Amino acid sequence: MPEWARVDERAAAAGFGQAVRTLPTAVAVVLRLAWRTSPRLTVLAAFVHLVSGCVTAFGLLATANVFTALLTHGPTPERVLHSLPALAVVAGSYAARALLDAAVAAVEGALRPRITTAADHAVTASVVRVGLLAFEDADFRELAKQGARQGVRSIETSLREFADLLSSLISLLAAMITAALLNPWLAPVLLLAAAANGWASARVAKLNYRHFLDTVSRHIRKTVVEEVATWRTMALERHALTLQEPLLAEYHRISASLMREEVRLAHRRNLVRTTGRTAAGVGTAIAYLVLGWLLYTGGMPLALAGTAVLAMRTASTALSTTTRAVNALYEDSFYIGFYHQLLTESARRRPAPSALLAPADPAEIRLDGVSFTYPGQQEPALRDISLTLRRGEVVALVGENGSGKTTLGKLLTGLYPPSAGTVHWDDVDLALADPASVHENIAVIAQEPAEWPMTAATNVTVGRLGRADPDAVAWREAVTASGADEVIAALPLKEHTVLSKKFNDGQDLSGGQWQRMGIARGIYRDASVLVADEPTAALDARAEARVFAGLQRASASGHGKRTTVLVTHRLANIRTADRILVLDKGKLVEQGTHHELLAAGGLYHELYEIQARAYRSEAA
Ligand SMILES: Nc1ncnc2c1ncn2[C@@H]1O[C@H](COP(=O)(O)OP(=O)(O)OP(=O)(O)O)[C@@H](O)[C@H]1O
Repeated sequence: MPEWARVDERAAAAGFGQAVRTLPTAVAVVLRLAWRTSPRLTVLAAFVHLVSGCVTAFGLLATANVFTALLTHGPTPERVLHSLPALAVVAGSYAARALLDAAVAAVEGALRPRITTAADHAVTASVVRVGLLAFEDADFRELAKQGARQGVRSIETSLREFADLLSSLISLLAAMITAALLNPWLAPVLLLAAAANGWASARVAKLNYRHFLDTVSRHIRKTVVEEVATWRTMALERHALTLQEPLLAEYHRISASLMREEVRLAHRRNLVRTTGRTAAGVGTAIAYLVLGWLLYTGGMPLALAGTAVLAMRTASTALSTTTRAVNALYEDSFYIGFYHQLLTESARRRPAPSALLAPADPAEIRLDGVSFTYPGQQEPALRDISLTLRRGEVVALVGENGSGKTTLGKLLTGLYPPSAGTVHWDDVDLALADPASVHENIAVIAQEPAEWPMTAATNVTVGRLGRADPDAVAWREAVTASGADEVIAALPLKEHTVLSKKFNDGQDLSGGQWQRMGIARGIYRDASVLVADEPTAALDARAEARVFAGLQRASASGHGKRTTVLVTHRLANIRTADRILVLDKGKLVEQGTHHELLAAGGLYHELYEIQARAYRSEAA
């Protein structure tokens, strides 16, 4: 069960008492965030809320004077005239309350966006800065999703809920004080009448959680079906497999079942509210009975009855807002907990900066007894690898699917830290070096390169932003060696074409064309260590030959310094590599030149023969 579902399970199971008990923690979190963002606005918000509550209490008490004036003996016009000063005070207090409400809205309007922006920024910055390995951990990815999206949203809603809670508590207090001043018996009676409404809102909140839990998996399924039924990426297979109608039928089926649940929920909510209202009616009747008894026995003058009724109504509204806010804050507190957990976890996973810098162009990359296991996996992806790569060498990594080639590429470039063993660039252990100093000097060409939604030109130059290239010599070299020049030449606005369908006049590329852009980016980066991971898998034969020649040439020139690692399954391309490393189930099982490995008659020989035989039989 995902973490968010566990939250709602807990929220649905918890009682109101539990929600009240966790309230101080939830409130403390909101206050701390507000205080850290702007102490001045926080104090101001609290002050305006307090004053507004006092004005409410004052207004309620002032109505007593109006009723007293109206209900004294004498002719009616005289009584009305007599009540005018008190009426003016009541009107004044209402006006003041309206102004204070506007002030509350203004202060909160200034504070809330500041807090949510600060929270959003903190969480985004924390996730952006974690090490690459964190993204391989499913738990962290889930936490990042919940903590970032739901966490920040919950901070925003909890601010509203907290403000509502504060106002309703102050109103409730004002009503209680007013009632207690009128007659000490009246205060508990007031609570009794309001409690039923409070119960109903708490109960409706729980019904909503339960409904959400019961339908969440159907909602997810509905979204997934909607995506596969409408997404462009699925369009080809959708049409080719004639899946449109079956998908639509499934979509209707889920929608109909969700609609039935909605109707059932609406009935249940209605039932609870009606029960709440009935109970509130009984409570109110009791309150009126008590009021009548107080008037009858002379415990309270008739003139104060109107104020008592007003206080009762104020208390009832305030209590139901309080209950709803307490419940909402309780649920929010879980997500805000994720938010904090995400900040802590991201900080833990952030590579520590170090004063030790890696050499910019290492003469030697050395792995000693390196093993690596992915987070959450039992089996290591690499086992006890020891090898040395030298500057200027072109080294090929070969092996069957899942043998560990990509993983090895990430370890020798310092993108992943080894689980055991060490990776040295010259005499610097990468585990102790400043990560930025290592990454500054690597270029990685991925098999499925990122499709940057930018212009074609930027898709190349983003490889090394700010690189000085006065006569575009580096640019030309990169696009020519990769074959990206042909892709760009065919674009409507050439290198100025935006490569994303999300923009007007944007253009998408084919898999092979994107791959050429990725290679150009890698070459343009001009780093001293280049890892190309199956860079030509989607390229046509002519482009592939050109790229491999280009990469090897760039390495040899490589301004004399580059170490190039090529991962490939097409063994014909790497016959001229300086050295070939053969991996098998995470182990380095062979290494040597093409001719040495063929002569050795091991795994490389076997793999090469399988491919060569296919061509020979074609030729025959
Ligand atoms: N993100 C990941 N999480 C867990 N295990 C992974 C992850 N990536 C790779 N592995 C596992 O690690 C092992 C090595 O994978 P790797 O991608 O390095 O192999 P490869 O030789 O590059 O494979 P291919 O030729 O298919 O690209 C495999 O068993 C794979 O299942």
